[in-house]
Amino acid sequence: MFSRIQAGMSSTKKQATLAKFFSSMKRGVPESTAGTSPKKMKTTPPLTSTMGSDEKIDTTDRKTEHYDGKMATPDEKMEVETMATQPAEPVREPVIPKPVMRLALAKDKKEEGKILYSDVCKVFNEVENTSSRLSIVKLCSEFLYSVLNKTPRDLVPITYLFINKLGPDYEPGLELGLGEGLLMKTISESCGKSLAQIKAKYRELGDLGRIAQEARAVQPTMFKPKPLTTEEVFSNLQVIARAQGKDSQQRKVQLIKRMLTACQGVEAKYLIRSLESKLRIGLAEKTVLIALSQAILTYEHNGVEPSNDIVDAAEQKIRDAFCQVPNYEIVINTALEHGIMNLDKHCVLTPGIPLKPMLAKPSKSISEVLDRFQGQRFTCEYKYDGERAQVHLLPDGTMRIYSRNGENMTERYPEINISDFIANPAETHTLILDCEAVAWDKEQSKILPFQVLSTRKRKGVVAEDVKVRVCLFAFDILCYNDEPLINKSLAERRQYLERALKPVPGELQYASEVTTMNLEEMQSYLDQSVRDSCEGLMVKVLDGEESHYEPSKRSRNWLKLKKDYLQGVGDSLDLCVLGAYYGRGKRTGTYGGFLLGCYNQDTGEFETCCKIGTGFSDEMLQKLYEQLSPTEISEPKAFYVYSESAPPDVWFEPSMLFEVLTADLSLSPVYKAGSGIYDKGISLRFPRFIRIRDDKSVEDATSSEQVVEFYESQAHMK
Ligand SMILES: Nc1ncnc2c1ncn2[C@@H]1O[C@H](COP(=O)(O)OP(=O)(O)OP(=O)(O)O)[C@@H](O)[C@H]1O
Ligand SMILES: [Mg+2]
Ligand SMILES: [Mg+2]
Repeated sequence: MFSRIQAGMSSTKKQATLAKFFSSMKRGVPESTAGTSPKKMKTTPPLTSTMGSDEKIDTTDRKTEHYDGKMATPDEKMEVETMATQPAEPVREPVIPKPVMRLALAKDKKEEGKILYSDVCKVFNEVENTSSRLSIVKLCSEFLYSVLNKTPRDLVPITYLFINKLGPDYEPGLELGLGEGLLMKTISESCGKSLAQIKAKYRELGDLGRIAQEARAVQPTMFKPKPLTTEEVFSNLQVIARAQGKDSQQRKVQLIKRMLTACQGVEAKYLIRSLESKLRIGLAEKTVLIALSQAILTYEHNGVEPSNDIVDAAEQKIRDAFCQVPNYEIVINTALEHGIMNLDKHCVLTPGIPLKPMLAKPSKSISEVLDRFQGQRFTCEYKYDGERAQVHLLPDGTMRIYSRNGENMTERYPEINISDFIANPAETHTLILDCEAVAWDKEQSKILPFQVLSTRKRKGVVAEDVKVRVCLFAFDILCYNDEPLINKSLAERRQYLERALKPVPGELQYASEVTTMNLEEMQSYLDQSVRDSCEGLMVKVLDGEESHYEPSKRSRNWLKLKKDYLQGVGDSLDLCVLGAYYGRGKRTGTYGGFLLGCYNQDTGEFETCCKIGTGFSDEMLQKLYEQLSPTEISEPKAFYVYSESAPPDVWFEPSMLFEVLTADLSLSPVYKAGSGIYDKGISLRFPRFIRIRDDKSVEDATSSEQVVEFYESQAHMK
């Protein structure tokens, strides 16, 4: 799907009359056009210190070595621009600057230069009413470009508002997701409607945002409120997310009310939706990243849209940087300081910042693996069935363990101390390891199944109370003494790993592996892995560029070979629970079945793909009822794509993923997965529940693109 966007983009851009000029820029961008030459910049206060709140983001451990929070002020930008327009090259075609989108800047003298929240909401509204992905990218990039021209420091908070987050995923306590009960109460109190009226309206509309907007529209006001600035809204949202303690509810309500009374037009709608943690305007994070790269690039090129090649390269640079340093503040500020094309030199792996882990592609048989890796040396590692653990040793000697989606899990494993496994502590200051944490039976010295691991508490674990021991199986090293190793071969990384660590049986071991190209040997190693309580094998290229570590990528250079596949069952899928059906008979009193959906990464929507009722124990159904019933909502979310013909009895907020296995995928008129590609949707036949996936967030659900891939590879087999 992604490639479709790119293809479309190229054809439009090809018409750009200034293409010739840009291609000359590509060869040699004059120093002065970079727009953000570090020499020209004074230090402006970091993002959060200017926010009108006492809550600040602690940026200290999130900065890269090279990041110092510098950004050009509008004046400085002008200065650079003036320089840039002086002829730097003897002959070139005239530069026609792109018009900057008009922004209503706050009028108050003190507020000068600040971007109003209403401007951001205007863009949200346009995006919501636009279906073409290309037009959405354009809308967003033009807006972000205007922001850069007016108030560059607002780019970070605005980017976060666009993706409906308040900071990096690894930063705890920045989730919003306020309950609808609290929001209904707040809307009712601040907009002069009774709670009953709001509830009735909610049953009708299913969208608290619209309700707030409509209620505000008819509310008489004595005087025109002072307009909200973006900065103010963003920092208030952070305060709300972080509020804790006994009167925190009250403080949240107060702040929301204060903002609501200042809302005009569509502002209330988006404010409420942001508080609910879902903007539902069909703007996926991937789209925002593309728009961001285009905006920064155009800014660097003084307002002229650069050529396709440059746009594509910049997009790649920003994506790569973000995979290594998933923090918009650092990536954006580094791009502004050093230029987007230099991101790779300045945005590098940093202990303390979890990079996005490399993922594997499923493979159906040993012979398929052999075909794929023909002529290359590869290794077969045990595929342990536990939880991914990215282990960081920080310069101050402390450690962090991050989950598959970058969540800080250090608290979950208090008994693990990475220093115990360092071969040479005097020489080793920092490192990043890729491991699988597996439940371990200390008495019998053997691996325990995943189900045992999942009984461990997630938070507030005390080392002395730990009953389920964990062994770390290290299979990769990504950074050693601040040196990124991801662009070294796996064979070389293994040498680093062996030099850095001193394994202790049952606590930290290297992943078992064998290097062979012999089919029988692979088969017997696979059988052995299963006997040793593993899921199968991970087969990885050992040498050359193909063996580099590719953050976040589902790569063909890592193939997973699970025992399930060999029995004719495909890889499991991780699907979001969107709704449920009441249980009957034995299942009365709990849900008896669930409606599941995959995630469309382009549209940000969940598309239904099956109903599931198999594989649940009675205890599990009880547990699911307890966990899911508080998330019931009276209407499906606007970002659920489903068929009216088989609605569930109840709908849920998206909060949980089920890992499921299926015998078969087929086209269906009732389900919607991948319906953007096929006329009909794809659905899972005879799905079976395996487990709850709590190490993935709902946006990490199996993507529609993957479902299409699964369907097509299966059709290919038949
Ligand atoms: N030797 C190994 N090398 C790499 N990963 C391993 C290894 N052993 C176990 N793993 C685990 O296997 C996972 C990949 O396979 P798995 O099918 O379990 O993926 P997943 O977590 O379900 O994610 P997805 O299905 O989205 O790829 C890795 O994320 C890692 O947690
Ligand atoms: Mg796994
Ligand atoms: Mg999986």
